[in-house]
Amino acid sequence: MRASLKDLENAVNQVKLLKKDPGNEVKLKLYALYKQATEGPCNMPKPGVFDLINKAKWEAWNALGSLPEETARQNYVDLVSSLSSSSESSSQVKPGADKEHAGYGTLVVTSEDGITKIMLNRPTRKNAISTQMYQEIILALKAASQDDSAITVLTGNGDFYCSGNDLTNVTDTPLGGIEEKAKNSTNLLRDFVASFIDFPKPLIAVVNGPAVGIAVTLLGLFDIVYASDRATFHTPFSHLGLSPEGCSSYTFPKIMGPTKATEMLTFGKKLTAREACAQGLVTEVFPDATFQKEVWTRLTAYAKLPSNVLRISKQVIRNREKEKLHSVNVEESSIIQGRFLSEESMNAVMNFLSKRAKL
Ligand SMILES: CCCCC/C=C/C(=O)SCCNC(=O)CCNC(=O)[C@H](O)C(C)(C)COP(=O)(O)OP(=O)(O)OC[C@H]1O[C@@H](n2cnc3c(N)ncnc32)[C@H](O)[C@@H]1OP(=O)(O)O
Repeated sequence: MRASLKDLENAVNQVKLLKKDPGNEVKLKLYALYKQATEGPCNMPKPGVFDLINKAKWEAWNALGSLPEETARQNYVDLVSSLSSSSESSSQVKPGADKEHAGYGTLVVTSEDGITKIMLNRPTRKNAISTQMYQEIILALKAASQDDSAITVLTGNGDFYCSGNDLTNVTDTPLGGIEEKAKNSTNLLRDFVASFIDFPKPLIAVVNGPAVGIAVTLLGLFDIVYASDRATFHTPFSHLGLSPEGCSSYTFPKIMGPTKATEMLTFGKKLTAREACAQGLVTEVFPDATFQKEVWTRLTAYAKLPSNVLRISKQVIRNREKEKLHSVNVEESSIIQGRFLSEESMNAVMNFLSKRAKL
């Protein structure tokens, strides 16, 4: 039986519930099939050469030629059904599922033995931070700041700690256009970083693998950073036409001195875990084979210390910097808003999206 309009509508709703991001190529295919199924052959003028996202969409739709609407509808429904079954059968690790806090789509949040663990959980995207993940981390930190755990840990699921800002975040441009998108992203970035600045108890990064961009800059706001010897630390802002964020323009020069900070933040020098440790960004490096065991044994012992005094000590160490950090965050966010709109930045993102560039 051919797919009906109702089947198409159901499939569209199913896409929103996929547990796994299907990737840009599949998303383009879904877009093209949907347009073909609902509007017939491509009827839009070809977008200009710099309008890369709309051009990619136009090309995907146009490539379907005169494919009949019913066939496009059926292909869309079949594609969604294959995505749904592979997403359901995906067996990503969900440690501590029994102590898991419900309601997060991009994180696994657990509380056990005085530790709240926030685990970035988009391993197939190298834990890139999507808009949803930014929002969920803000919420998870807020909840952790009020729960009865002594310490809070941020870590990644899979082979990466985090590949930084999800570069596809730019693709869902609102009606107000790219300027509004830049403003929304900057506001989100500012609120996200503020939630780290204000976090009231010891915050520990368990860096299980490579870290990129904002996942690195934020480390200057953590109280302890433990890294596997497989981890690397890379802030390729200039390659992306972007400027430093996460308060790194202030914390990195303080931590490692201005010239080392410049090598990282301006010239994009990638550090090994041992180099990052030598420069003070990482507290201690562990062999990857024993990383999880050694780190969790140590953290479990730390979390047994009286929780009130842990909070107070953190605040004594950090509070006099808070006001400064907030003003740096506001300034960095305002500068990056302009960078988002620059041709340098747009080209870099488009090169990545069209698979021409990788770090
Ligand atoms: C709110 C605004 C904040 C703005 C400030 C910006 C802050 C930043 O964080 S800037 C840094 C942004 N990050 C990057 O530029 C990293 C881009 N990714 C890469 O260069 C590579 O993917 C890699 C080096 C991180 C990993 O390479 P590899 O081990 O070869 O793995 P794949 O490239 O095959 O990755 C698997 C899959 O995941 C997708 N992906 C990885 N990182 C990102 C990302 N940051 N954004 C979007 N998508 C990402 C990658 O495209 C692959 O997808 P498929 O090809 O569809 O499988």
